Amino acid sequence: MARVGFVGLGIMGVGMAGNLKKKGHDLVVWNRTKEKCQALEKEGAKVADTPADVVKECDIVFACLADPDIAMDVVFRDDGILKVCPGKAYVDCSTVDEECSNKIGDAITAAGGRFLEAPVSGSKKPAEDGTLIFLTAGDESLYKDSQPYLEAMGKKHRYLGKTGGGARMKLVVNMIMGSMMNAFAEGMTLAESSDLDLSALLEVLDAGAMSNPMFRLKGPSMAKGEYPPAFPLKHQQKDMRLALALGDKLEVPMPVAAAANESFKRARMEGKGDLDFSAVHGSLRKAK
Ligand SMILES: NC(=O)C1=CN([C@@H]2O[C@H](COP(=O)(O)OP(=O)(O)OC[C@H]3O[C@@H](n4cnc5c(N)ncnc54)[C@H](OP(=O)(O)O)[C@@H]3O)[C@@H](O)[C@H]2O)C=CC1
Ligand SMILES: O=CCCC(=O)O
Repeated sequence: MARVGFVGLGIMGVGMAGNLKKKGHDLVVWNRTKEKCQALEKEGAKVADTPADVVKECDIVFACLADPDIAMDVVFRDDGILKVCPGKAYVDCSTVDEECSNKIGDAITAAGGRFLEAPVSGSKKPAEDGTLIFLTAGDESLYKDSQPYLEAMGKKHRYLGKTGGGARMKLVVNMIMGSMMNAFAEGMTLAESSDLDLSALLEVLDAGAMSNPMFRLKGPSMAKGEYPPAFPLKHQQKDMRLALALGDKLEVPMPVAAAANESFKRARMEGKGDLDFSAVHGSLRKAK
């Protein structure tokens, strides 16, 4: 089986790369913080010193990095992905804007490589369980060649046309999710302040038209004021910012998303950026 690379072993990357290994793929990994490579190294993965070293050893490399600046740095730095690109394939699963994705895709293609953007829906648990949803766009031949790997890490994959389609789809989805989370957090705060039982609220919501996995999953810990990080709030705020920039560019009014972004910004200022994005609820409770 061909060697596969993975750069960026954060909350998502470690689970995704772990599933490639579990499915029998020969794996080479790189992460800025080396300690995060240890668990996979014990499972038999090779740890590379630089992103370029991963590309040297693998025909296809996946990435899951924090934000657009970092996604670009890992490609364009002196020992980055671009260094050794001809004939290689790069699949970026980071959530970024289409400008970032296009810069990366154009540079890799110009250097003789192939590029696919593949941001994901689903969080820490789906990354661990191999049940992510991939929103891919870019080189269609690479989409086809990536399928065994996408299937090792996910339950569904969609091809959305030329580079940018995956990034835009991901930002729209996360903009909706961030707005929903704020409405949910405000509802929980109002219920608590008006002497309602939160478990009763969750039960009523779950029985009706607004029932959804996110409320079901996050509600019970939010009710206890606990926000263990699955999707860090700093990344959700980044996604709101990028979605709002897309709305600005296209002159789409987004007053609900703009208000939700302000709540996430406030929560970040309060030091909640590394908690789960449901910690926006903690800001409201504090403010009440
Ligand atoms: N968590 C989630 O539920 C989901 C997250 N996403 C998206 O996936 C991406 C990764 O998310 P997640 O795993 O949660 O994030 P984490 O913050 O856990 O991981 C971020 C990754 O980026 C790396 N990184 C950060 N700064 C640098 C830098 N300066 N140079 C090199 N590498 C760097 C980190 O390395 P280091 O370990 O050294 O810090 C780590 O590997 C983000 O774009 C996020 O929006 C998408 C779907 C769900
Ligand atoms: O980008 C993060 C998405 C989290 C999720 O889809 O549950």
